[in-house]
Amino acid sequence: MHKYHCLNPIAAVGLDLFSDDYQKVEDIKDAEAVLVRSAAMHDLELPEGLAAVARAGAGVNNIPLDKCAEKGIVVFNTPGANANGVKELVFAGMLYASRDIVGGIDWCLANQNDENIAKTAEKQKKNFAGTEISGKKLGVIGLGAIGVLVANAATHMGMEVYGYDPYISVSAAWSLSRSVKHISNVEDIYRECDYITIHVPLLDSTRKMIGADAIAMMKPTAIVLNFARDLLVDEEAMVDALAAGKIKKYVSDFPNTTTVGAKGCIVTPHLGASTAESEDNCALMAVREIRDYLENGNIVHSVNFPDCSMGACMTAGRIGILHKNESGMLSHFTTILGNAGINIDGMANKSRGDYAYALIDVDTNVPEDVLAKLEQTDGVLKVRKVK
Ligand SMILES: NC(=O)C1=CN([C@@H]2O[C@H](COP(=O)(O)OP(=O)(O)OC[C@H]3O[C@@H](n4cnc5c(N)ncnc54)[C@H](O)[C@@H]3O)[C@@H](O)[C@H]2O)C=CC1
Ligand SMILES: O=C(O)C(=O)COP(=O)(O)O
Repeated sequence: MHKYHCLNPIAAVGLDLFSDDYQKVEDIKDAEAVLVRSAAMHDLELPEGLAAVARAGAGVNNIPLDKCAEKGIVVFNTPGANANGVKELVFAGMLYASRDIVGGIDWCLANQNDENIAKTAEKQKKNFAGTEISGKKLGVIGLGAIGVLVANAATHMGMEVYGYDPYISVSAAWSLSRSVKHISNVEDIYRECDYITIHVPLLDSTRKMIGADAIAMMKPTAIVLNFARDLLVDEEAMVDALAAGKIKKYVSDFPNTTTVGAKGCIVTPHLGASTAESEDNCALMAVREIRDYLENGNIVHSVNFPDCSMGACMTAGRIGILHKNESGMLSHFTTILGNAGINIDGMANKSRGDYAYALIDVDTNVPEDVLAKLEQTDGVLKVRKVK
């Protein structure tokens, strides 16, 4: 019986994919797999039996990836599964920032008891007027699952779209509209765009990527949208620039004490992926990833180990070895198995940065003492007997 724990509520359509061989447990200590959305895992004690964490979503800054890797815990995310949900909210943000829609709604509510509200509104509406997005320049920083959808949709809204992503994947590049202008210096976006939207992961290299210098380059009419993570932007500098009228609006999906209530800030409560469709897509993908790993040893969409897949096991046994990406590891494994008289029928070994994974199909059951020898090999993080 495989046991899983949910650190956040996960859509039922996904959990329903678990077969009768799976049991949901209330205590993470008992879990072999964890499903999570935005719950912070950095300070959590990770149980010895934990084999996999699946983030039902994109951002993994809430998960200690290296600590997990060192303990042989494979972390997955669900690339693209909530991208459309975020894209749609980005357009809502652009439109909310273009006219004072929030101020207009507030005005209506404040005047709800005015019998003449219809007439008064006609006089007041000029206070909430703004501009259109059609014909404006949009800069998209980060052209992954979300950035590509935003950029492509913006071209259909009549926007002139600038795209910046020095690490763009081949598949994202194929998906990107030909109308999107390729920008190789992000400063061109800061200087020229009317709307700037950021869609990069939060990493050490991207923290405060939009800093005071970048903000100083922007037009006084610029609208910045942040549906990625608040720490990507120097929000103190942003709030100062807004107060001084140096830029027009900052739209963020990440409420905090710096931005909520500050002049020019429109903040939503992390709603980007909060749609039925995104939640279902993420849950389905996360559960499939966990099942494929626990049942077949396959790694697909991991963020701390390499992807490595050999389909379903058709031989007598299969083992998965999570190990450091160091020289000589494979010869240790083959020697240990060979000395035990175990023939290798098939094998895949993939690496990613400091970590690697070997998936080995064998023609006989692998006994406990052989598994122990593999586990004791220097550089081995975890050995899993899949079959
Ligand atoms: N508001 C919300 O509810 C949601 C927020 N997010 C956030 O959005 C981020 C992006 O999500 P996806 O598009 O699905 O991820 P993704 O991994 O598909 O795309 C990220 C893109 O950023 C690019 N990138 C990395 N460093 C860069 C840099 N320095 N400059 C320019 N580009 C850079 C990568 O090459 C990649 O193409 C997530 O990491 C997460 O933090 C994601 C989903 C929901
Ligand atoms: O997928 C992401 O990166 C998100 O930010 C969505 O977070 P959530 O699953 O809504 O807590």
